[in-house]
Amino acid sequence: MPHPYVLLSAAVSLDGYLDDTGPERLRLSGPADFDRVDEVRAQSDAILVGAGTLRADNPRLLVNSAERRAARLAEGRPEYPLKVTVSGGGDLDPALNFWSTGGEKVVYTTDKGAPKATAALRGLGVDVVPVGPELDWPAVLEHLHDVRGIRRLMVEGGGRVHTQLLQEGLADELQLALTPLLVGQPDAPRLFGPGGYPGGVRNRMRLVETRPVGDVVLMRYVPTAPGAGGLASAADRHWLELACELAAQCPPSRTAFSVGAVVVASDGTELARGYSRESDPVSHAEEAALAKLDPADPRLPTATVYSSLEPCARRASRPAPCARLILEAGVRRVVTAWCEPDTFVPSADGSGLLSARGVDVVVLPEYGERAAEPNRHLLGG
Ligand SMILES: NC(=O)C1=CN([C@@H]2O[C@H](COP(=O)(O)OP(=O)(O)OC[C@H]3O[C@@H](n4cnc5c(N)ncnc54)[C@H](OP(=O)(O)O)[C@@H]3O)[C@@H](O)[C@H]2O)C=CC1
Ligand SMILES: Nc1c(N[C@@H]2O[C@H](COP(=O)(O)O)[C@@H](O)[C@H]2O)[nH]c(=O)[nH]c1=O
Repeated sequence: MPHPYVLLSAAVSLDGYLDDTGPERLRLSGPADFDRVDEVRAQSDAILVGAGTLRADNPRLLVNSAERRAARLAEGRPEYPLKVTVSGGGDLDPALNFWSTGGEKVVYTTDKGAPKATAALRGLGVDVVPVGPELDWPAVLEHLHDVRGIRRLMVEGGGRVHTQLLQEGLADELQLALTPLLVGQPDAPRLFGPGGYPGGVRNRMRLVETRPVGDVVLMRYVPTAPGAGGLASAADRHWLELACELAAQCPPSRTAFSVGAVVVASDGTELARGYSRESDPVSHAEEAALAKLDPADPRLPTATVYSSLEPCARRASRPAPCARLILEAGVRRVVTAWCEPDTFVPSADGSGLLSARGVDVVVLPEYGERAAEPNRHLLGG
């Protein structure tokens, strides 16, 4: 199911803390960085914080700049982003600033927390949404996307919320403001807590920007570790997007599809990429990518192949279709955007062929349009 784009935002001390142990909220960002955060809020459809942050900071979470609010209104958007919080227990203080400022608010909670939250917030116009016996993050994101129409979600903490979204592979981007101070208190809240993170300790995220903002450094990272099994992660979407970009770069053809493919190790390392007709006039994207790898590469059995079009099941121009090449390479996971239309091969079903041999095939239909785009001339009507 489609999710909003999830951006985790935090200011962090040089020793990895979000706050100190004192009663007042620690302002790590300087004025220039708070203004940058205001800009990111203004670009977002919704802002989410955990109930722990509501209790600790009593935040308003507004777009503070009148110009930015006016620009939102001029674009036909609400003046303020939707404010969202999550609470397991539903124990929420109705006197907090969060409820009395800004625009619409929603609380995601558990079945058990819902009656408590509803009673506490009665008359405040807050939508209380139970998502099951536990706080199920994919259900929260699906509800925000499908019911609230949220496409861009800014998450402003705290540490527990950031940790879970990253560990569950649901964060599309991290925006960290590294601030030149040291907290030095072992009991202070940390940015990311212990536990397993996608791709393990060898996973390196991709740095997409660094920028000085006053005396802090903004670092923007995107996750790279593929999801596991049949579940899609945010990084899966990024890699599939790259496959779609490669498809758009193929030499044009009237007799074959334009497809892009990327092979990615479980720790998020890109192993190879390819595109249709890259090496010769009939080569396929997955074939071109896999040909760049040593068949004995020990990373292949835990790798994921991203292909804008599902791997082919039959072909006339080569003895082995791409689905077979993938099986022979030992790859056990494929992520694709678009199922092969009947243009050249009726009922191809490369995904079915792979699934029947135990490969996890994840289809992300929200990228289908992009994958089909360079092939419009082949699709008729
Ligand atoms: N420097 C910065 O940029 C920022 C700093 N902070 C700091 O972070 C600290 C707060 O962080 P933290 O204490 O981790 O709190 P969080 O804001 O992450 O909220 C945690 C709360 O959210 C609810 N929750 C989250 N996940 C689940 C789940 N899976 N199941 C059930 N409930 C869940 C629970 O609410 P409930 O208890 O109601 O059940 C839980 O107590 C503060 O000190 C704050 O100042 C916060 C944001 C940004
Ligand atoms: N302390 C801290 C942040 N804290 C975040 O800002 C929220 C408060 O925003 P507001 O209601 O506008 O005052 C707070 O709840 C938390 O999510 N953010 C940052 O960029 N830098 C910082 O140093």
